[in-house]
Amino acid sequence: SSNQRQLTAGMERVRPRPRLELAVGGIGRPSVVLGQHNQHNQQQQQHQQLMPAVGKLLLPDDATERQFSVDDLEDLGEIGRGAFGAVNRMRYTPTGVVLAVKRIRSTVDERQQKNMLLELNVVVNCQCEFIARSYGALFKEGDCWICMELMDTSLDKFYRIVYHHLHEAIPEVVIARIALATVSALDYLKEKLGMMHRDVKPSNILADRRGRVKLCDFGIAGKLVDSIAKTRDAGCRPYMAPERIDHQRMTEGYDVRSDVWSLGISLYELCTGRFPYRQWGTMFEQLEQVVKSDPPRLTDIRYSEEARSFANLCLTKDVKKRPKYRQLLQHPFLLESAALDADADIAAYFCSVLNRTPEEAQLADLLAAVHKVILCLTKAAVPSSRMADPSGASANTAATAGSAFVEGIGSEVVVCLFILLAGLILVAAWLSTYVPQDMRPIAVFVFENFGRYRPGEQQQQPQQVATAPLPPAAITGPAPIPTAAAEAPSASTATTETPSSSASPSSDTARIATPPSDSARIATEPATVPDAAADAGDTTAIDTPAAAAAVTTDLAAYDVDVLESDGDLDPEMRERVEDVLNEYTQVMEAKNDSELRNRRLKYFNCLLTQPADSDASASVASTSGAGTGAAASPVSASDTPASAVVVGSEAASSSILESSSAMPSAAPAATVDTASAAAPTSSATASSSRPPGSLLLRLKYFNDDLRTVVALPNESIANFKRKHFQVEMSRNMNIRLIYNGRELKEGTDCTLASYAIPEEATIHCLITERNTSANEESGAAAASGGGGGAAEGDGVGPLEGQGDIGSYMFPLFGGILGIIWYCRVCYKAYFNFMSTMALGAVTLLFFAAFFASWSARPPRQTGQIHVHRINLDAQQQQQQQQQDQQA
Ligand SMILES: Nc1ncnc2c1ncn2[C@@H]1O[C@H](COP(=O)(O)OP(=O)(O)OP(=O)(O)O)[C@@H](O)[C@H]1O
Repeated sequence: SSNQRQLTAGMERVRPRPRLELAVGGIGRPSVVLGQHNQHNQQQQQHQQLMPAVGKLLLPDDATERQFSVDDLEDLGEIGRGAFGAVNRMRYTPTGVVLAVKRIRSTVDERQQKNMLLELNVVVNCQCEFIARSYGALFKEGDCWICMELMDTSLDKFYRIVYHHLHEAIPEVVIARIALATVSALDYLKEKLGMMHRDVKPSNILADRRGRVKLCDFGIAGKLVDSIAKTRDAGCRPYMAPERIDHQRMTEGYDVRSDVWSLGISLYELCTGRFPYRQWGTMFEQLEQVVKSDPPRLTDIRYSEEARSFANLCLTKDVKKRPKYRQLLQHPFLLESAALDADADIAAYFCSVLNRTPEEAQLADLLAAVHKVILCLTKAAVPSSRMADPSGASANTAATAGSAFVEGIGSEVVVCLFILLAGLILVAAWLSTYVPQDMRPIAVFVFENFGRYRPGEQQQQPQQVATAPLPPAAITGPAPIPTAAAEAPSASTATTETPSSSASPSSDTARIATPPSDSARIATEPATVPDAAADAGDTTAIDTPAAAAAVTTDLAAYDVDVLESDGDLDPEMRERVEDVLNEYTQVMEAKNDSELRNRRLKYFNCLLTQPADSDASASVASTSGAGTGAAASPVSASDTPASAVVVGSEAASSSILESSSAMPSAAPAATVDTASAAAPTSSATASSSRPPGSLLLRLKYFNDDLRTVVALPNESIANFKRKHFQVEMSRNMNIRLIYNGRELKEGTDCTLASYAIPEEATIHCLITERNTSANEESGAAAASGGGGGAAEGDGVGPLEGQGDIGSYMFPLFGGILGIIWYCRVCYKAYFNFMSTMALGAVTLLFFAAFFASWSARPPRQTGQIHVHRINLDAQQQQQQQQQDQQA
């Protein structure tokens, strides 16, 4: 702060204030103004005498000097700021040449100004390829403006990009080039101009994209540094040699070898990316470090022995033993560099670093921030005894070597931390599959996206369900559309009895009643085919013409529509859903097509019973006011549907045929709810007991020859509205029914019930690919084994099962690779070429495997199948017309 005061005082002393300049015209205090003005003019004259080059500009392409003033310079913005002023990019407007203009505040006394200008006068004319050219200088309001050759960057900025943003190290060949250029420039200064620099540091070494490295700021700043060496701000780094700081040594004086020390410090910084001394404490304490502690030692194994010995030679504390420039120029490190024709390489390297896009820089900054946090953690994790303090009293070779070691340890700690974190995330994700449904989305996201789903679904319990295969006989001819359904006064019977010609009580239908397999097919429909059901012995009894008629009738009564759900359902999926529905129709129409029948059609079907109607409880008969009543009336346990609409596969037909009369008492209670059990044998009674508007939603599915009915617990309409059913189909089209946060399993905790639902019902379902051959196998295994473990890919439903370790592999390997790459970026030096290539190859393999598996993964999408009723009035009218015509 005292320095700042000093600087400010100096500026005020020299600079005329604008207010005072105005006073020349008679305003203000003339005496003061004139006094200051005179003083300024005097200084200008002095400058002109001391430095003939002032006000003249000698540009590289010009043969003669030009007179120039501040008006000829157009400011293009600040490049940087130093202790004594700012450096701006400026265009010399007459020629358009862009220059770097260093504006040194006139804060020094007369004597120092004299020295500065004299030296500037000398260096303006110096010709050395390693010294940034000065083209001329001028004074403005006491400030000295020095026009210099514009370079692309200074090495302080450069090494920060390399180490702190890119997390790389400057290659040795570049370090050698920098050392060579700096020593050559210093040597030139001394030999040709009889000067020393006095302020060698990375910010005074400039570089450009052409690979040129140049020293700047010589002579001028050097004088200033001398004068305020002991009063500099604590933030400034002490590049000064010990003999310049230590009074006792100062008595012996110092020479160019002080600049050699500064060069050593600069090289250390460029090789390690950090200043060798501690940066905290007062300036005095920092300087004390330099004087009292052992000199820093470059031990970084990234650099060759020559490089290290060169830097360490420059950092010889005893000035007498420290080499001079000539000696340094003979050092193998510089000799090798001089012999190398690596200009192109160096230019390319500077370009590669300086041409990073802003996005890359931003990303690099982000990484740097993360890196910093991790390093802090690392430092906290590593015992302090192991942390080297290269700048402290104990700073010696071993300690500095320890520093590199600690960085290595750091990387290990980082790896451990990351692995721990990755493990925790995995465990959390795994555990989250057991948390309530509401909290599962995260787990779903994680596992769905990493292919956790496997072929095979929740196993059915063979002992709980019928496993009779579908005999070919079960599928009969196409079901005629019943027209009598609407006419039937007793709706429930009318629906199924309509095509009386085909309603023969076949053996198929007789099988319905056969317990226990049929028990799974819980009878819910009111007396649709009671006769058939009575002697049904096989589940395939569903395919009686009567049943088919009922189904088709019901289908005809409803319009099945597939809607997009929040944009989820893409056209492809939509098509697939439509396929399912079409296929259903096909099944209905081609009952005798054994090929079709043998296909494992496993879609869900839902039965939406129509509201009971006083006139007609048959499916198509009851139409008006259906939904409204339903919405208002909770369903009692005795509710049974009046009729049904089936959307889905052939399974639907069975459900239609499962009449309440066929609902045997032998049916296991587990699979039959109270409603069903209590359902009256008379369909008429059943339908009438059902509140108007109530609908039955029943889901059932086939698993090969395994037939199961999944039904829903009884709930009120309010609950139904609130909680959606979620139907999921896996790859092999098995269905999982999620309701109220848990999976419903047939025959266990599910009971059959009817629901009072509104006219329209939306079933959220997830439809996956049809059977693949693999799925067929797994499905078969599931059917036969009844339990198939997770390892076989069976029996594991989505979000369930603990096996399937393969699912974790992607995130696990991905995480580990990420960690390794991170470490590779942070600690590049520890990875040699081969390990980098190996890592790259493994990464590529990983990604290839990942994408292969990803692309092979069956599409899974959620969508909605929206089932809603069509205008039954219109249909009734149509039927009426038909009847009229017939009549
Ligand atoms: N000729 C130049 N071309 C391009 N950039 C330059 C040039 N000269 C200086 N700079 C930039 O301007 C910044 C400020 O330079 P300046 O010499 O004023 O301060 P410094 O060297 O950083 O510190 P100090 O004032 O202590 O010497 C430098 O860090 C450098 O990045």
